[in-house]
Amino acid sequence: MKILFVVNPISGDIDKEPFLSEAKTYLETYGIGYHVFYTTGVNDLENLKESIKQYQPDRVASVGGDGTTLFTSTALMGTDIPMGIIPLGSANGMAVELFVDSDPMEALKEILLSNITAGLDLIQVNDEHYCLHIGDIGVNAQIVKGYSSDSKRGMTTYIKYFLEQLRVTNIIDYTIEIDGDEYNESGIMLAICNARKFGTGVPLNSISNPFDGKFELVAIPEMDFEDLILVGLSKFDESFLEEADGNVYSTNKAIIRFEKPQLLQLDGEIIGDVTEIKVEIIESAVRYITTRKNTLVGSR
Ligand SMILES: Nc1ncnc2c1ncn2[C@@H]1O[C@H](COP(=O)(O)OP(=O)(O)OP(=O)(O)O)[C@@H](O)[C@H]1O
Repeated sequence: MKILFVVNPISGDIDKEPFLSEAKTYLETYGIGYHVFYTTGVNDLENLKESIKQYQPDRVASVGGDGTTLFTSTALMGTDIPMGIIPLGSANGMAVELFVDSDPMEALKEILLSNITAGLDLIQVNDEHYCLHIGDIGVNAQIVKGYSSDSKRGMTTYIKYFLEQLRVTNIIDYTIEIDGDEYNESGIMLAICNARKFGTGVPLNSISNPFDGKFELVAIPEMDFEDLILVGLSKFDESFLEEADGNVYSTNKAIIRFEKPQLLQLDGEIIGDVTEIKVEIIESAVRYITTRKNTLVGSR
């Protein structure tokens, strides 16, 4: 067996070397081959595809957060090589959704031991962008934009941009086209979900499943100041959005048209302003290594 680690050295501001050192000792004990690919931020996709071709791993471990998992997934699309996640990012939203062990060495053991794989869906936007976990338009995308352009990290910086948004909250008007039917929506945010919760634990809906060949559009209506404080500070439970009374659309393809250009973010990456987006699911885009602990698999 040969395993390829795809390591993002900057994700989560976490030093990956202690984990990699322990992992190497472990793999050597069992005579398992390994190779480490480090992302640099430049030409990573091309270089990783080449490494995969050269090294021909039996399994791939994505070491980082959601951004790293999405990156590894796009490099593996079109191959049959299974991938698992070692959660070493800041919030690890997708790993939490997929019941990955939070201890990196335990997560590695699961990747090595498990014989269970499932087809993980990816969301494709406008034929060129990918999203594994959650994307959105509106208030959260604006917060992500402010936060990611600031040199400072952490909750204080997040709150700064959150409070800024409270003052300027815009109402977005848009239509959603699904199977030729059009739905008019208006609100503070539209979320595109392959999973139920943001990495912070904030739930957006209760039905998204990244193994079901569908995605959900969650139209978040206008909320009052108190609701927004709760949303921003992630301090509410699953019942909150049901009370907020937003519409949830489940589909494999949709076109969304906005009255005015709106900022789009996908898995924490700012894509830019859009007036129309085509959203499609790529069913079973990646072969994902999982365990029986993952109740999302086999539940459809
Ligand atoms: N070594 C590096 N130096 C600088 N930028 C990098 C490096 N490796 C990857 N990147 C860039 O980092 C981004 C991915 O980081 P991102 O924050 O999305 O990762 P993540 O795994 O989700 O971590 P986090 O949980 O901290 O957000 C990509 O834009 C990528 O090009």
